[in-house]
Amino acid sequence: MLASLAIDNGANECSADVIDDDNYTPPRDAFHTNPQLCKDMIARLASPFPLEIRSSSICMGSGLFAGAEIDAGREIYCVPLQLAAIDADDTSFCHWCFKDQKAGFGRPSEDGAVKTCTGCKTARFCSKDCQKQAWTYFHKDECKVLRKAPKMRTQHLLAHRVFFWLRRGQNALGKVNRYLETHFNEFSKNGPRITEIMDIAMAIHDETGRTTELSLVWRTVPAMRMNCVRLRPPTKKESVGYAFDAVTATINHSCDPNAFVFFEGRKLCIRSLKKIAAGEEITICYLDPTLDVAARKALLKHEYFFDCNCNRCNSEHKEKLSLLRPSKDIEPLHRAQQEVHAVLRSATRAAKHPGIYPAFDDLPTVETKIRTIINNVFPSAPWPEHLEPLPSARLVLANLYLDQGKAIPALRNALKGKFRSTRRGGGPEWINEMTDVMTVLVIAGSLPRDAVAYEDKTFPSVDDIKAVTYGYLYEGCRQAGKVFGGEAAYTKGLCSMLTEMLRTNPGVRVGTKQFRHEFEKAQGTVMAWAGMKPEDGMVLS
Ligand SMILES: C[S@@+](CC[C@H](N)C(=O)[O-])C[C@H]1O[C@@H](n2cnc3c(N)ncnc32)[C@H](O)[C@@H]1O
Repeated sequence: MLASLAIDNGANECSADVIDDDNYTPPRDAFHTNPQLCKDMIARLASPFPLEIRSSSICMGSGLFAGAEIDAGREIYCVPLQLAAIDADDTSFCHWCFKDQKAGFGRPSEDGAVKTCTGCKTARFCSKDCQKQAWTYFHKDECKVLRKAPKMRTQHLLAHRVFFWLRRGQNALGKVNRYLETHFNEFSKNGPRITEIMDIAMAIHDETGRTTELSLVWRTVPAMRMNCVRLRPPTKKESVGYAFDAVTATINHSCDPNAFVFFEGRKLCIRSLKKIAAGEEITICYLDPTLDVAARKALLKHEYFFDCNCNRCNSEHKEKLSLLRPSKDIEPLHRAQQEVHAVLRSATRAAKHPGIYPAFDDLPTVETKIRTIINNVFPSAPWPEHLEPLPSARLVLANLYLDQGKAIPALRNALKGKFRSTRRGGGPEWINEMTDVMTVLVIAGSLPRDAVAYEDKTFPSVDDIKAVTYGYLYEGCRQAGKVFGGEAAYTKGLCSMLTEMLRTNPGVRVGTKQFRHEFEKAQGTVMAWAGMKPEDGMVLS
């Protein structure tokens, strides 16, 4: 088993190969300066498409290119998740099999809850078997590390793992380490940040018995920060950990990417989001693409040391300026966006971790607070409905209301959050947000006839809510099949929900002209109740 866990990129190489090479401090050589290494890396992928690592068309270093046209919705490659870890603050994923133990929409619960390691009280496993496997391959070493620093950044934990494995004679990074971007010089310009890197490097050096050159550890810590990808399950917009894979580390960022990364069990998959032309560079989004342009730019600069100049950033920035006219001052808008996020963070933390974080305002007060913050930015007109963070705030509020069993404000917020954003079209985030809306719809549709909601004569009928739920689920299944692939557990989960709903309601014929007509009518009623126009809703494909 250890052999299959060992990273393929020169897994059995002698560690001395790495240590003897003293070229571990910046500047590095980019990958494409070593064409043979690039060919070897690509050859291990078994991708159905010809791929190439070349000089990037976006930035100074290397990038990954399609050698032939790739249609939208195709698997570009899948690799075993070897160097990967779940974040300390995630509570539902097993740290060995990477399966989600919590049930959700289209996602049945796995057997049993995750149990926390009694040693470090951080790592979690869904079974004794998973715990044993993890203990053998990494947790025996990492348990001690996590006991001292349970909140350690996941990428730093992975840097520890690289050197624990190296001590055992396994070179997890193979020949690629010296070619990885580190931004060491940029870190060096910032006292606290370089001190953090050095402290981690010193700790790794000590923990691993000082068996490796310290300079190698120094460069590997920021290399893990720059080159690990976010581990995103199909079910969530947020990532739950980080993973390193050598080829994936060559993919550059775009806020409007043509590909995306997700994981399923111990597999990392890259799929196309749109048609990629032969010779075009493959891009992924390094962060949550639903973030506002200012938040994306700030995060990319802070975490990856570059100024994003993509078309999407430029057009969204221009749009903001035009909304603010005649004022040219964008700062109050950015401040308001940050304040709204801060309010939502406090409300969410207080709701999810009662007793740990201080109690926060009730939800109508939170809504009022948000409205007050944003009204100050556009005093003579309402804050544009599609402008972040309003749509995202509404989706967060919908989930918080739902947790309190308040389906009516949850439904209003969910519909406005989902359909007033500019994030139209199918994509992984579109599907996740749609499942949030469907969760609320299912609960609203099962309210008893004497529920308070029905005192409101404009509240949609159960039949309308059901027709809209079927339509959204039908579209969600189609989009999930395109985006994640028909074989993904999430797609299968959504489709079996639809099948089950249709089995219990045999009169419904989704996909027919008649159903389309019923859906449009019902959606119009639901939209009108929520204070939206019929054209705000979804069009069945
Ligand atoms: C994971 S590496 C990607 C591969 C890298 N270009 C290389 O040569 O190894 C991430 C780094 O690539 C660069 N990068 C990625 N996307 C970029 C973009 N859209 N604009 C500018 N630089 C980018 C940044 O230096 C970033 O820290």
